[in-house]
Formats: sequence, C-alpha cells, structure tokens
Amino acid sequence: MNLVVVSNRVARASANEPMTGGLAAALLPVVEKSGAIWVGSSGRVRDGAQREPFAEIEELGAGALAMLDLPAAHYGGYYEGFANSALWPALHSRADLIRVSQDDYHSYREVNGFMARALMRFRKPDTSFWIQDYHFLALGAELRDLGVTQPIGFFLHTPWASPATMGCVPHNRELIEAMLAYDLIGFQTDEDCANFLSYVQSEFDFSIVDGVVTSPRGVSRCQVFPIGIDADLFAQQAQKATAHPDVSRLRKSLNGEKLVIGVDRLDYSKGLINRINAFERMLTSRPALQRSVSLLQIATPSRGTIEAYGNLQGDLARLVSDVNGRLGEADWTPIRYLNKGFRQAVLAGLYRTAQVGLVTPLQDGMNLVAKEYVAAQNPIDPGVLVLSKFAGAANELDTALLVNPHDVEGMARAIATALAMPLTERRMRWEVMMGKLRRGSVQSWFSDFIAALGQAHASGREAETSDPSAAAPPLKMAGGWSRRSPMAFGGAILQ
Ligand SMILES: O=P(O)(O)OC[C@H]1O[C@H](O[C@H]2O[C@H](CO)[C@@H](O)[C@H](O)[C@H]2O)[C@H](O)[C@@H](O)[C@@H]1O
Ligand SMILES: O=c1ccn([C@@H]2O[C@H](COP(=O)(O)OP(=O)(O)O)[C@@H](O)[C@H]2O)c(=O)[nH]1
Repeated sequence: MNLVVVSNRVARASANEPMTGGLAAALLPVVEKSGAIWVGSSGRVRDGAQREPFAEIEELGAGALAMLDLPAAHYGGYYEGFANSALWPALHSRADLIRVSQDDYHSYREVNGFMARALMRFRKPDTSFWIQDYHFLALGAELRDLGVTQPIGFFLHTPWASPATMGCVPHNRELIEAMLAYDLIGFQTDEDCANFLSYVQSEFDFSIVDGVVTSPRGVSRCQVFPIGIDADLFAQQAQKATAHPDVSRLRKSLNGEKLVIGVDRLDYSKGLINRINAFERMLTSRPALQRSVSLLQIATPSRGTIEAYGNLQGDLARLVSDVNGRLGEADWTPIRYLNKGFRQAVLAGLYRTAQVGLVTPLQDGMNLVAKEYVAAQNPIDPGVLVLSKFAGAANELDTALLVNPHDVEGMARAIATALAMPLTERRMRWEVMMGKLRRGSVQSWFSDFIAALGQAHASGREAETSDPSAAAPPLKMAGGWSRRSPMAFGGAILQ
C-alpha cells in the first residue's frame, strides 16, 4: 500500500536535534519504518503563486520526507492566525483567547487548498492519505474537490472541546461539515470523540449510528486511537543516557537533593503557572522540604510571536524569579528554569534522574512527556508520576497520582506525597503503567489506524452503493464535491 502522511510540522531523521512537540516526535520513528511519504511544512515561505509547489525531498527510511515552502502571503494567517489563535485555544477550552480575523480564515483555507494541490504529485492509484491535526481540518474536502476517491483519514492530536466551545470558532459549521469528507476521524480519547459527535448531532441533521456519520459528503467513522510511545526503546535510551555528560553533571549538582522534573512547550495549555505556584506552596507549607528538593522545569519556547504565548513567557519568568528570590539560598535554587530544548537521548536521562515527574496541563490531547517519564524509570527504584486528570494520558496512566491542575493546594499535597512514597507502592504503580505503555505502543497506534482506515473506506463505499440515494451523481456541497464518484479535473478524470 502507498501511504502519504501529512502534518504541518515534520521531523528530520538526520537532524539529531530537540523535537518540537509530540506529533513530530511520535511520527518520526513509525513513518520512517512504514515506507510512507511524509509531507509537511519546511518552516519556510515562498512568494508569489507557485505553479509547482517547491518541495525539498529527502530519504526517510524506506520512504521519503517532503518539506514544502508554504505561500508567504498566507502562512502567518494560517499558522499563527487561524490554527493557533482560533482552533488551538478553542480545542483546549480557552475560547476567551480566540483572536482572529476574516483574513486569517481565508489564509487557513488557502493553505489547505495549496496542500491538497501539492499532494496530487504524490498520489498513485492505490494511495491512502492520512492527515494529521487541526491545521488541516478542511484538507480532506479539498482533496475530494480535486477528485480523490481513495481512503483519506484524519487524526486529531489535541482534545476536542464541548459543542458550545467549538461553536465559538469563526466558521465552525462549514469547517466541521468539511471534516465529514474524511473516511475515518481519529481522536485521542472517548471524551474527544463524544464531544465531536455531539457537535455534529446538534448542528446537522445527519444520521449517526455507532460513531458512523452519514452526510451528503459520504460516510465518516469516528473512532478513538490513543497515541503511544515505544516504551522499551525509551527505557533503553534512558539507561544509556545516564552516562551522558549533561545528565551526570545534573546528578552531581544535586548534592543529595531530590529532583522533580517538568518538560513542556511554553504553552498556556500546559498549566505552568499553577504548577510553579503548587511547588512553591509545597515548600512554604512544608518548610522541612526546603533545601531537600528542587524542580527542574524545561519550558521550550513555542509559537512566540502569538501574544498569549509572549505574555506567558514573561509571566512565568517573573514568577520563577520571584520564588527563587524569596525562597532560595546561596547553595540552593528551588526552581531550575530552562527555556531550551534537549534531544530525547538526553531528556530520557533527565527523566530517570528525577524522583517525581510533574505533568499538570489544564488540557492536553495526550501528553507524551508523561508516558516518556514512566518509560524512562529504573524498574528497581522508579519515580512517581503526578499527572493532571485533564491530560489524555490519564486514561491509561491511572495509577499515577492524578491531580486537578486548578487545585494548587491539592497539587502541592500530591508532590509531597510522591516525594515520600515508599518503594513498594512506587513499584506497584509503575509496573501497571509500564504494562499499559507496552501494550499501547506508537507502532500499534499507527497500524491500528491504517487498518481501520481501509475498513472504514470499504464499508463507506459499500453503504453508499447499497443506499439508493447514494447512487446519485456527485453532490455539489457548499464547500465542494462529495466523494461519491471521481470528478473531471483539468481535462482528465482523476481516480
Ligand atoms: O508544531 P508546534 O506548533 O510547534 O506545536 C507542537 C505540537 O503540539 C501539539 O501536540 C499534540 O500532539 C501530541 C502527540 O499526539 C500530544 O501528546 C499533545 O497532547 C498534543 O498537544 C499539536 O497538536 C501538534 O500539531 C504540534 O506539532
Ligand atoms: O526539550 C525537549 C522537550 C520536549 N521534547 C519532546 O517533545 C514532545 C512533547 O510532546 P507532548 O505530547 O508531551 O506535548 P506537545 O508539545 O506535543 O503538546 C515529547 O516527545 C518530548 O520528548 C524533546 O524532545 N525535547
């Protein structure tokens, strides 16, 4: 089978540099092995109307990585604008942070259309397309407009918020209707899938049976596929990484202190302000812990040109400096705060050094850091994961200490409990989590989705041919054509 995977951000196997975000980190090893073509943004833009999109193509395992220069006139409106200042806040239940213009929406649609045209170059008769994330909600519909009748799947890496919150996104109705051009729509959790289906139910008069939506665009199956990691590989990396100079220097610098670790993009969804407040609360309400523990918070800069992110960076820097200034001593800094990224081969060793992993997002699609922290632990003496119940990962990692990230006092208590937890309890909790991580690997996430995509496409086609009303010629929808039959395009029939 030929597979084309599409995402905004891609990762280069050769780069050997810190990953920016879980999507790229998760996809790299599996796409590499699958022989698929992975298409995404190069991070560069190009002026003018491009007849043939410019793509830098390099080998990726048995397949290839194609990095496209996106149109200069639309990149900002698409990425910083509609994707990250309308969809991202809404998907993370922060409709109050939506800031977009009509032009941003136009740019978002332009880039989705541009990507669809660019993908035609990689299309063969047996190609399946797998589109990733909220940057490309309308890409499936754009591909159908170009006559693509092959399987097209979509996976959302973020949460899907309540219908009321998603209803705050400008143009939500036409955008979500366009999503029904996908054969398979994948979510991280049952709650995300249920929220999506209740939006569809409340806005449209389409049949929904067992997660299958039948609309004039065709048949779309909605299903849950929690993304995983390669836990055993991560465990090996962590063991090796203890010899890395960055890790051994950290160990030496601890002088017997315990370590709590947080690793996040600098994003308001990650709950960083509440986390720092909770760590401070733990130290002030339990003075005996002062000097005996510190927090290493890695906060990798992200989407820095967006106002909400810039504000957060300033607020966080001030808060950390205030806590360190008030509580620190000449020989003890309560919070070691870093605005840079580490390669996973080093990160794995940092996780293993820490007695507590602190992962407390206000909302998170999955949160791979939580899974990586668990996988990196020494089985003989594992650390404790303190995990927000609003991270997708909490569904599987339910023997972590689950916390409400809005409850600062509760989090302070949980961190103190984690620091004092006896070995037998730590082992018992860790073994359960590690077993689940092994069973829900990123490899099975990938192959389960691809298998379900084939089935969804086949059964959708079957349903369309057995339903007399589906035998009608392709339906012209407000936003394009249905997938019911190939359409003429540029003088040729594209199949
Ligand atoms: O590409 P960026 O704008 O720099 O952002 C990085 C990625 O952030 C989001 O990651 C999500 O995917 C993870 C893997 O499934 C998941 O664990 C996490 O909860 C999500 O936040 C975003 O969805 C990606 O598109 C970005 O590339
Ligand atoms: O310095 C860093 C910080 C993070 N990461 C990786 O970035 C990903 C973050 O993914 P997660 O799902 O936790 O959150 P996202 O940033 O995608 O919202 C994880 O795989 C981390 O290993 C990394 O390689 N180096």
